[in-house]
Amino acid sequence: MSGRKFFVGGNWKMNGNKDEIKKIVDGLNGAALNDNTDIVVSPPACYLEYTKGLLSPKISTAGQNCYKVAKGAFTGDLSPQMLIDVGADWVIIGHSERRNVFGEGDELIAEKTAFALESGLGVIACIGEKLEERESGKTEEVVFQQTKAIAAKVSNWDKVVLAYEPVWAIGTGKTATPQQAQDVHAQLRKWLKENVSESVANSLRIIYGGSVTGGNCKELAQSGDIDGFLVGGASLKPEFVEIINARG
Ligand SMILES: O=C(CO)COP(=O)(O)O
Repeated sequence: MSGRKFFVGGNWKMNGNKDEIKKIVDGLNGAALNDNTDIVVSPPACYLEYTKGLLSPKISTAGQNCYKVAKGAFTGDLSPQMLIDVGADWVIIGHSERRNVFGEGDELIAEKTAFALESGLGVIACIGEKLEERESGKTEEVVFQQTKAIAAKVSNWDKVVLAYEPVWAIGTGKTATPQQAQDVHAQLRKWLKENVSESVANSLRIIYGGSVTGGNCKELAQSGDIDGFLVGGASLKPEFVEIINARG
């Protein structure tokens, strides 16, 4: 065993309303959840406080994004301080939808990661290659570059979880095979050892995201370098409980 605590995040993306959230949370609160897993759900920001109020204290909440300063004239955005104020412990930064739909680049993602950490949030920092990058043999180059940008701005990794989410696997039903995910996670750990430190390489949780389901989670969870999951679609469904408990 790696000694790293299993971590499962549910990224609800832009889904849900109060009725639906109440049903999801009732299901989670009533389920037998593995104590050896850190569990985080990430509702849309406008429902964070509502969700937090319903959830069992065993489950933390995360924002899906935040900006790199505490306050100011940034219409439509929100700060880590605001997320903390409504009960969030974590924030997802650099999700591929932020990168690809909203045009966020490595530099901004690194700045936002550093500021969220300084502000007291844990950060689920997302990286991952596109299909054409994988097919042209550039997977490692891309994920190393994305991690390097973050590493340049982050000095304390204690509250970071790195989420490897290959873009071609997100919402497509095409999961990376356990071997494909394990290979990238192991390469990332090697990169961290050479470029950050051996202790960060050994202790940092690297989780996998991309079409994780109740059906495929157990096999993925057996790989030595997969320390949990970031789950989209299936986190809105009862099978999320199986994913939380995937390590057994
Ligand atoms: O983007 C994801 C989690 O952040 C993964 O989404 P899916 O699980 O729906 O593929």
